[in-house]
Amino acid sequence: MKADALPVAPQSPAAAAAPAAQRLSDLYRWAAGFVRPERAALGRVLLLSLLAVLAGLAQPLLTRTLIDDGILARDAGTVLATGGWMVALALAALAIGFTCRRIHVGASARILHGMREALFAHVLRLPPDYFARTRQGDLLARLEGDLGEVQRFAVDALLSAINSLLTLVGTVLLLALLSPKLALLLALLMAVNAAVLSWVRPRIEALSRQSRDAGVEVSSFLVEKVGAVRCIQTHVAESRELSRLGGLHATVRERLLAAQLWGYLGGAFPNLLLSLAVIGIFVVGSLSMLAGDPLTLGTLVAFATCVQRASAPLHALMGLYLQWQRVKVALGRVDELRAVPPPPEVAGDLLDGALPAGDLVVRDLACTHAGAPRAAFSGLNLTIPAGARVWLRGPSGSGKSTFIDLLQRLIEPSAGWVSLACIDLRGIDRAALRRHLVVVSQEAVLFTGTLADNIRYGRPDASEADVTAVARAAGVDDFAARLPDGLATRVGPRGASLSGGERQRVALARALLMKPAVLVIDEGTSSLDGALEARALAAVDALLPRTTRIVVSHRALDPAQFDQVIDFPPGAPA
Ligand SMILES: Nc1ncnc2c1ncn2[C@@H]1O[C@H](COP(=O)(O)OP(=O)(O)OP(=O)(O)O)[C@@H](O)[C@H]1O
Repeated sequence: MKADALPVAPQSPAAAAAPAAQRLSDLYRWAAGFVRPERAALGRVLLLSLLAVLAGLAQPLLTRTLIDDGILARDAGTVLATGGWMVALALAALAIGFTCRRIHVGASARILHGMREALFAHVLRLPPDYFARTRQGDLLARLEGDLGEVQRFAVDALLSAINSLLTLVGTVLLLALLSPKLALLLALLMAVNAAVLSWVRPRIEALSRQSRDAGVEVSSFLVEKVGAVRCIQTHVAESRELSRLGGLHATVRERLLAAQLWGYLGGAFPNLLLSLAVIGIFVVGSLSMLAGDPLTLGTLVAFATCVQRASAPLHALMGLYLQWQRVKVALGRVDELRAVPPPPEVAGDLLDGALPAGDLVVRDLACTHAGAPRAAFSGLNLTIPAGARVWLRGPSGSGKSTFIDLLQRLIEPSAGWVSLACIDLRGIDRAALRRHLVVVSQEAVLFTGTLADNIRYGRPDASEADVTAVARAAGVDDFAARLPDGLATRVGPRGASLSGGERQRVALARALLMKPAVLVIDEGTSSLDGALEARALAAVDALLPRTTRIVVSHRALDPAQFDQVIDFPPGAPA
């Protein structure tokens, strides 16, 4: 019914229009809204991290005491006491780390889940046009990987940055205290390190972005093809699809390998420098000691320990820069999704309750799909009296489904208006409208669950008796009786265990349960045989005699069954 999927969505006009810096700061504010409620938990994590840093910093000092005042002074008491303190501190650090992790994981997951729920709520409001031009795999990647990346940076990385900074500042102070001369030597090596990394990093960033894009291509491919296995089999396209996947994988491997190798070099160089620094410290320190410097062996060992301890936070801080580059890509992708505008909200006159019965009037209606070169239709005028039985027919692509999407306000017209019982549809709350104007489409969408669950999808509170009545009217009981658990039988994902006609009958029963003021059957009984279809339509009349019924069908139905036959768009030959 819909146009084939167009190429991947470019950035939405709204997203493209706003200056990048402004959009980024909006996005921060949005993300901060989810972090704020977790302030107390994050504060506790920070405090515990500080304690862990202090416990860590005390270790080199205790090492110095152990060597200088214990081992070299041959004082067993000091050795035992210092060793005891070192063990106690290590245990304390373990307990602190455990508590910290417990608080952190909870807060971090709540933030991610909050962001994803908000984004999913946004996706649920988007018009069909958006889904017609967006690949499902791409959308999933934004909701999964990209959002995860943003959350990890917003929470985990920032906490690790604070932690690393505290450790680093503490260690540097300690190093300067232990030996200013050795600290200077270390600073020189660090400067070399920074220069090399600033050359390597941009290459790693570009490669990781390309590697992420290649990964998204693979997931988009899999989502599309896994949903179309049957079509692939019947077109004997297995080997073609496999070789396409092979091609995509080859690109992923190539980019991943390049990103990993450069990443390895970026990580290995600081390690090499660290080893050189430790060797340098011992060599320079020992030479100084031999030349009469009052440097003690304990101080030298403590200094080397400090340097080794400083390497982890230093790595973490450098990694943070790399992560920031990846996050910028992810932020952009999340932002593009957030910037897709949902249809404008109009405060409805009718928030709920029954819609009064009345005529459906269409005046000068026109609609152009987003990105489409021409209008699906224009200048549409119709009047369908309340309770009328109407057959809407017309050539393929003439805009019948577009018209029905407009009736449900899934999309908005570019000109004209539609009214129901003298109320402009734009004045009716969307949820209320969709409870009273129900559509059964050709493609019956079923979810994992029982047949009864699927029938109840629009009215979860419906009674057993109501469900049974609509199941009978729509002909569901015909096949449900043959199933082991009747209406309590579970259907597989998307109702795949049922035939097309069976799925359509479940969808019809679901619509009947809504007791709508207007029922549109858009090729919704096309998979039923003629006798079953006629029986189902007669049952609809019997069950909902006052409901306006619009049947959209290409079939040669009997016009005598209808009060009105509309050739769509009005004026075109029947
Ligand atoms: N999301 C979309 N984006 C752009 N163009 C679209 C979109 N959906 C439909 N169209 C175009 O709008 C026109 C009307 O399509 P529509 O699906 O409403 O026709 P239809 O009468 O229901 O066709 P059929 O009888 O084949 O189901 C077609 O030219 C179609 O290509």
